[in-house]
Amino acid sequence: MSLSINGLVLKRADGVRLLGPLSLNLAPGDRLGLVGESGSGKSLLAHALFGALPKGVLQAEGSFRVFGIGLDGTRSKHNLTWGGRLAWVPQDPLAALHPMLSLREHLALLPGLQRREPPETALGRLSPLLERLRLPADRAFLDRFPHQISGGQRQRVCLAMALSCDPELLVLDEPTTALDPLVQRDFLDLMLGLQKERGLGYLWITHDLAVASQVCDRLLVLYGGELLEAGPARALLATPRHPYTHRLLEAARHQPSTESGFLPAPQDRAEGCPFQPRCPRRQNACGSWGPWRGDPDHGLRCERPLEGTGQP
Ligand SMILES: Nc1ncnc2c1ncn2[C@@H]1O[C@H](COP(=O)(O)OP(=O)(O)OP(=O)(O)O)[C@@H](O)[C@H]1O
Repeated sequence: MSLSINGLVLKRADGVRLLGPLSLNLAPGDRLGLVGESGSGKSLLAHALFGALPKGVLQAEGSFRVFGIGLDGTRSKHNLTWGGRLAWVPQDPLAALHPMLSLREHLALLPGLQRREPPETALGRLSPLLERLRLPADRAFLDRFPHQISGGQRQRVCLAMALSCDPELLVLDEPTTALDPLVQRDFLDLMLGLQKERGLGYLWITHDLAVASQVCDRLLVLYGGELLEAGPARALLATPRHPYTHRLLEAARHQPSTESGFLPAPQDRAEGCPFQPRCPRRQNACGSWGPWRGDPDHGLRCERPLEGTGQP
């Protein structure tokens, strides 16, 4: 397995659970989407995988392995994994790029750390990739700073950095959020092309089921830190069984909904299914919530699932 997460639980320092228990497996070349609205714990998962949890959040239970190596948070042991075989495309390129470093310095950073490659050698090697990403590889462009290029270019610089050491697995955290629809389409096509060419696996984190369905074969639906449904992308889109997946699908299709609730703060979440306060099919049993039904890769956790038609 490229990535294997086993019962991972993330909590706040005061003991409030933010994510999990979450288990998932990614084989080489897998295209897995993790979908859920803001606050469901998606970014925290990405941070945990890179040993970069924010202050006040800790890994309370569980473990994960990347290419068979158990990552336990001691950075030195994993230097060759982070940024090397496993790379990260962050949510906010402007925040991820350093304002005082030129594009040249950004692009040469990981090759220098991972391969001890001199900057000019690295930039020469990366030149076809930059071309593929439609980023100019000339001196004038590479001497620019992040605020001197467009949002779409910044996103592609982050992608070029992530790909700079030929990773086998990418974690993409909402990579298209800051892009307008045309540039977004462009980015999705680019990623699909690169994925095919390089046999890349990825974990694509997004709140947008429409995006996930275009770039992923398999989807996990997360809400309030809990996994609600998992399945092949096509099956989930054709017949969502959890009412929350159905709601996400309506949103992706811009269909009107009578449901207008929001995700409560972690300390205010109900016992049982976190979606129940908003769920049109809610019943008493949702408060105790039975176990996961079905296969880990194709199943759900719901007391009153939709019956295959996708209609509540
Ligand atoms: N440093 C922190 N201390 C305490 N709680 C935090 C911290 N960082 C995040 N959280 C909480 O953890 C939960 C999950 O946050 P996370 O950023 O992973 O959500 P998300 O699904 O990625 O949302 P978004 O799409 O908006 O980034 C939220 O309730 C958030 O308030």
